Amino acid sequence: MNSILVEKIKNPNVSLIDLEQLKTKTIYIAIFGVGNVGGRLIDQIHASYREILERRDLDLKIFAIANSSHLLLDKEGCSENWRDAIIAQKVGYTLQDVLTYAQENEFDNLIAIDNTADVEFVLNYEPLVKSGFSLVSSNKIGNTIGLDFYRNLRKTLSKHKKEYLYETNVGAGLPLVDTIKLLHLSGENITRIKGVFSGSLSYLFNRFSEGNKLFSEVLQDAINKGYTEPDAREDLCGNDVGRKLLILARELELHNEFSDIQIENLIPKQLRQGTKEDFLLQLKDFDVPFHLKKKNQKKGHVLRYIGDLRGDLSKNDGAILEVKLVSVPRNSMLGQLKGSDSIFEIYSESYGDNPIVIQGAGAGAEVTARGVFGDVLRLSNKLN
Ligand SMILES: NC(=O)C1=CN([C@@H]2O[C@H](COP(=O)(O)OP(=O)(O)OC[C@H]3O[C@@H](n4cnc5c(N)ncnc54)[C@H](O)[C@@H]3O)[C@@H](O)[C@H]2O)C=CC1
Ligand SMILES: N[C@@H](CC=O)C(=O)O
Repeated sequence: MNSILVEKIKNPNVSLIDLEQLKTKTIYIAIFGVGNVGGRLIDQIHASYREILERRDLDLKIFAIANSSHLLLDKEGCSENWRDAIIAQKVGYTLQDVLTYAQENEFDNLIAIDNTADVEFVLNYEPLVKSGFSLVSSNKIGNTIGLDFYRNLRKTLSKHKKEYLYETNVGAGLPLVDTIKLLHLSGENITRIKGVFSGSLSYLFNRFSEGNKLFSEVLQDAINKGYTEPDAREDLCGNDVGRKLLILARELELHNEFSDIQIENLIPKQLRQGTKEDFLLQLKDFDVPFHLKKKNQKKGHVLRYIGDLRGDLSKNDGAILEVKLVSVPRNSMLGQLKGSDSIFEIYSESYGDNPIVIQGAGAGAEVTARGVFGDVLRLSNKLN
């Protein structure tokens, strides 16, 4: 028998309409950062809203949308014209405006999503959790600043019975973090994780290795496609791959800090300082050094930028974390990559010399937003 009818029999005085509403769980969502990923996420939630409401009884209300300067609030859920609505708001807001709005409207089932790349924004995580929010983040900073922050946040989450999901931190929409977490929790001894961790640098080296395009042309293309970080130097200097390595290391309960990672920086020295805008005007400086790197390889080899986590991973401080450019045979596992695919080879005791391999699009707004959406749904299912 239909669950609404069962309820009606139990509570004959309650109307069917009220019962239908009782069955529906409303999730109140605040989204911070509405660039490539955040913007696409809002569009995806709007596109699936009806279906999720009807098939899952989940009412996903985006009550707050914020970029670095504007905040849009709507207790009924921001509508599809949010892009116009947000720029019509006055400039300047604080996190407290969002917290107060949620409190005054007595929202529960709260989720805050960090789709910024902001170092400062992660300082809002603790106050958000203390105010009743669970967290979803595509931003990797919260998991890669000091171990103290990492541990304290988890203590606060546990104390307030909240969760923090960040599947898109490594491999965008690919199921990487969850897989590593589950393998580790279930006692599988992971011995090495190696691969092409960056979607943008995968695209860059796959295209550059095969065609006759200049490095700067392919780089510009990767930036235009939204594969890179807001400042592409974060990818090119190796920080982004380094962060992904560290996130995986910490999932394995290793006690590493960012400073432990050996990173090969790909940016010519003269381009490392200065503004992002200046940098974008000087991309041609990459062309000669990378032409030489390409030319000086063995025949049939291609360039790949890899992350490698290895060592004695059974010891908290036994890991070697390395990010570097390598030249590999075109027909090898790493050499065969196409498009913006990332590849992760996970070696473990039970799987021996044949690693578990996870491969697929490792960057891009569409797949990343889909991964964030997945985290939101996972959390929604757990909320009351
Ligand atoms: N683009 C991709 O393929 C992937 C991106 N990510 C992560 O997703 C995040 C977002 O990336 P994109 O959307 O490409 O960047 P983006 O630059 O297009 O968007 C960032 C947005 O954050 C906003 N913002 C900056 N500081 C803010 C603050 N303090 N409060 C509120 N909003 C603020 C900016 O106004 C902008 O709207 C980054 O952390 C990135 O590492 C993760 C996986 C893949
Ligand atoms: N810039 C990143 C985006 C996803 O994290 C990458 O290139 O992989």
